Amino acid sequence: MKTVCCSILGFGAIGQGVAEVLLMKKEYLESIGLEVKVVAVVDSKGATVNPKGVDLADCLVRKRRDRTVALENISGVEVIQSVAHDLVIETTPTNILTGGAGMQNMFAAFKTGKDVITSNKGPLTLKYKELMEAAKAAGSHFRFEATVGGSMPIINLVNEVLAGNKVKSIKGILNGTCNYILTRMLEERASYNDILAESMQLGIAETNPTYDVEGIDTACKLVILANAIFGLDATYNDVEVTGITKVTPEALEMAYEKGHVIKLIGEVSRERIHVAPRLVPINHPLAVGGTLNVASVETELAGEITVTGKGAGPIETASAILSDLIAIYGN
Ligand SMILES: NC(=O)C1=CN([C@@H]2O[C@H](COP(=O)(O)OP(=O)(O)OC[C@H]3O[C@@H](n4cnc5c(N)ncnc54)[C@H](O)[C@@H]3O)[C@@H](O)[C@H]2O)C=CC1
Ligand SMILES: N[C@@H](CC=O)C(=O)O
Ligand code: NA
Repeated sequence: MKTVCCSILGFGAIGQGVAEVLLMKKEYLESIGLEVKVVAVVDSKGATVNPKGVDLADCLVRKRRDRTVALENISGVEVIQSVAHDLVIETTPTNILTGGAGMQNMFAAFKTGKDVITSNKGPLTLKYKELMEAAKAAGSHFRFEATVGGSMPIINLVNEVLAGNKVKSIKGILNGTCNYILTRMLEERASYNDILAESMQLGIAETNPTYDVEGIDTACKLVILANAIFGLDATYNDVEVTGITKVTPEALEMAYEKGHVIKLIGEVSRERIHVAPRLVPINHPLAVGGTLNVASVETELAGEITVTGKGAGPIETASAILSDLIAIYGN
């Protein structure tokens, strides 16, 4: 049995989803020869640390009851530097101005030779190249399937399953919250503000939900695809960004009467990276609803390949993190 010691940095919707999935998948992981031992769980107020393994079920109970897991006043970087472990699971909030705690955590992890799996888009949007170089110099694994499309496979799908294909463009819906809002505004005439509040409760919206509705989150995901799949050196400033805040119920209804839905569509190619609300025919493969994401990948050898799946949500996103973990340590 191989033991993988890891920390979970950020214990909100996704960090808790990871804890739940590790508990749910304990026996399965053992059946493939992996014991995953979480030695630290960190949130904004501090951490629970135990080199012998923290009690994840207890962390979940305390987080929900006390709103924190903090038993000691120690930060993510301090945990990385002082607690022996192999893997950092980084799920702190996305911040596209500074990269936030995630930026420091990831560089500190590579500096100490640890592997990183993350759902955090900020650092990858701002310093993709530097992070890759730091991971390479440290000989560390760095995987981030959860950053784009949540559970929907896209980065690993293209780079691993479709290896050898040249990708011409990727186009689709990459934000579950906007898709949820647009779907429910049309189907139930629910109010924009109510659905946004519900999205926050469901754990699908960003910590700062303006990132969702202003198109910023989609733009970050396009930058990650541009870098990870197209090999560009793109940053946020390379994206033309329009969100959904000006889409009215009347516009949605008028479009529907003419056989269309309005969707927040992101598109990346070597020539252009952009996101904006667009009209999509009702029966088109990109016309998926609810929290679904969808991506049509135009490839050189295989033509168009379209994938869809839940783009947000704690357990769904943790599914992508689990697959990255197994990709690193399985076999
Ligand atoms: N919610 C979703 O469906 C998805 C979220 N993501 C990304 O995953 C990350 C986490 O998202 P959520 O869990 O939804 O956010 P959240 O707001 O629910 O949780 C963030 C957590 O990070 C903690 N935190 C804040 N500052 C910290 C610091 N300096 N050190 C340690 N912990 C700190 C908070 O206490 C909280 O526990 C974000 O980067 C987000 O963009 C990616 C895919 C899907
Ligand atoms: N807030 C994001 C979460 C996943 O990245 C979304 O709604 O898609
Ligand atoms: Na994904």
